[in-house]
Amino acid sequence: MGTEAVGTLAYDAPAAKVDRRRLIEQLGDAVRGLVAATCAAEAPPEELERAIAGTRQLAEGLRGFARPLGTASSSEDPLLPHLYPAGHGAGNPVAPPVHVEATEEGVRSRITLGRQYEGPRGRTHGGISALLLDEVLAYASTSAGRGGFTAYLNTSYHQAVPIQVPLEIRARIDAEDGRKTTVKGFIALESDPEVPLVSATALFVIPRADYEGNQK
Ligand SMILES: CCCCC/C=C\C/C=C\C/C=C\C/C=C\CCCC(=O)SCCNC(=O)CCNC(=O)[C@H](O)C(C)(C)COP(=O)(O)OP(=O)(O)OC[C@H]1O[C@@H](n2cnc3c(N)ncnc32)[C@H](O)[C@@H]1OP(=O)(O)O
Repeated sequence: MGTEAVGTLAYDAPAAKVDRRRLIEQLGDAVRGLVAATCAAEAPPEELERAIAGTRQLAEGLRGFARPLGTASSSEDPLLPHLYPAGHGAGNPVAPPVHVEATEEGVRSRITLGRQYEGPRGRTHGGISALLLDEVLAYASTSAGRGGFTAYLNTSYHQAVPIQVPLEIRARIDAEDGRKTTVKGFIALESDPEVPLVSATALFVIPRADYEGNQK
């Protein structure tokens, strides 16, 4: 049996699944690195052509093993984070590498964004900031035993969020009302954690038991 930590939760998952998850995370990390390098590369044409051919070949190899859309990955475990969601999946190279920890007031995530998340030069794309906030605010709701789907996410952009600079994202529950949870949070520089660069308020709604999205 192998042990994998999820927040404060330590859980003995079957060793084969832990090993497989580790490989999936390593592949996600490797491809994330490729994506970041791709967005920064001022490479000569022959190097770009080599990268195109090699990448296409790798993609072709993996495509042969694709699971049908809507089916569970064999890496899934009810007590461990899914590896492929676009917001935080460690195995999803498009997902920013979000790791969340519990704090006294709520949750916190420390992250440094790579070149692939750049919008205006040197600044994080606003949609990526919104994705990070959606994710970390959702964790605050989930770790308080509430969860729910994002019904709205209101973001205010106060200052630029820099690329390749350590950031801190914090979130806390603001209000609970039946199936509704209001969560507040913000992105700041790790070196200046009290000054919000982007702040957000989100409403998470736990769907009714007969919600059609639950039938899938
Ligand atoms: C501690 C260890 C834990 C270990 C955990 C392990 C792993 C952790 C895994 C995951 C971590 C967690 C988080 C990260 C994951 C994901 C984050 C991203 C989340 C998303 O990315 S999620 C996708 C985008 N999201 C949608 O895809 C939603 C589409 N939508 C709907 O699915 C429905 O729309 C729904 C369900 C929202 C509501 O549907 P419904 O049928 O329940 O609605 P209903 O009318 O009954 O409203 C009920 C009450 O909400 C109020 N209300 C509703 N909507 C409102 C709005 N927009 N503004 C203001 N108020 C609103 C009403 O006014 C009423 O309020 P009242 O009761 O007071 O009248």
